[in-house]
Amino acid sequence: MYITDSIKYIGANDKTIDLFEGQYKVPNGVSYNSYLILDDKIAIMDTVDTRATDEWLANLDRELAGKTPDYLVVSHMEPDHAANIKKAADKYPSMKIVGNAKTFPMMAQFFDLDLSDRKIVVAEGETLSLGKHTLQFFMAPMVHWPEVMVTYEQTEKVLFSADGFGKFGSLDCDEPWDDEARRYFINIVGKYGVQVQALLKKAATLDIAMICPLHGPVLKEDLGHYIGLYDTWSSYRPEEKGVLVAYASIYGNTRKAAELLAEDLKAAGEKNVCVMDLCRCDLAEAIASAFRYDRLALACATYDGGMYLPMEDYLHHLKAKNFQKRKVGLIENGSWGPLAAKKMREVLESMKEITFCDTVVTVRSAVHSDNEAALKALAEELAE
Ligand SMILES: Cc1cc2nc3c(=O)[nH]c(=O)nc-3n(C[C@H](O)[C@H](O)[C@H](O)COP(=O)(O)O)c2cc1C
Repeated sequence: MYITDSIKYIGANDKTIDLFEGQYKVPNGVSYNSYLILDDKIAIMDTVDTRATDEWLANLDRELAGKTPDYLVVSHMEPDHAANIKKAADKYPSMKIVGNAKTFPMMAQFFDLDLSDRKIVVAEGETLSLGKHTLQFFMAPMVHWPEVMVTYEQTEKVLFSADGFGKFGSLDCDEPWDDEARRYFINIVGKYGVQVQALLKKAATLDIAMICPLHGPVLKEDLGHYIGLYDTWSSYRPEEKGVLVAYASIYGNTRKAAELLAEDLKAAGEKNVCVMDLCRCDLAEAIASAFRYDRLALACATYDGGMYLPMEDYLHHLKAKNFQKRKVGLIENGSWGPLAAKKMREVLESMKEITFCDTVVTVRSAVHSDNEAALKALAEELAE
């Protein structure tokens, strides 16, 4: 992948990984990006996961063409990027390791590595000259690890954005950026909106021509689109008007109610209606979709005096990701003591700025005509 004449891509695609971070399905794999800046001094920008060590070392050798790197810049210590620090440090004993005050204590937890005379500890705004290129460092604590920093290269105006602006999917898969970047951001960084907002404020002071993230494609054009999405996601504003109808159903009756609501919403003029089965869909996708739209309808069977567990799990995840600022409609089902709406509401009320539709639909076992009328009323309340 060509980046610029002096910035080389030395990362790798991983198409055989089953779950990223041990939990996210990545049907099109993932890339571990790493870069090499060639100048009077040579800097490696992060390493890669152990799953890609051999390919990374081969790429590094090829681009170095016999030269020795002077610096390894560590954006953060997460193993999918930091796993090969020791290997690289051992291979190039003269190479200095660049991190911040929080990087090195964590590095010592991961590796037995004596860096006493090889550490360069950088702080907010400090620079490191490579020759024609100058690296400037900006701290991004808790986006999404405490020691995260991003690096701005002043001459070519390139932002090495760490995990920011990352996306699932290997680099050779042809898929739109927004969906898989949203699923990545909301699930992995979503909790840290305040910290991302702080980083965006710093980025706004820089003249950025290109963004080099640690996963997914290098962004060279239309940067306003990507930065705009990050601003939306990190401030918990909905990305678009629409209703996500998410249901958890044991035998299908709650599903029927959810599907009727979706039809009613469309009949009421709602153009953007997305229906998801929480027992079967990708949970990370369902979480990202709740953030995407401005309204959410939840339909759930009652189970052992509470919510059917896939819904409880879903709401637990939404809360963990700081879900907020949405309008919500509720449908419950139960055969002897329906309680799911009350339980869903209890969890949702612990989130910020959630408003509820007045209509709550209670199905008793199967959908009847009175439910149909209530579903229409709920659709009228939700539709815009
Ligand atoms: C293991 C189990 C536990 C249940 N617990 C309750 C309950 O506590 N209260 C209740 O009203 N219904 C309970 N139900 C009944 C279901 O909520 C009810 O049959 C509902 O209609 C199922 O909707 P579904 O067709 O969408 O799965 C339970 C069902 C199962 C299978």
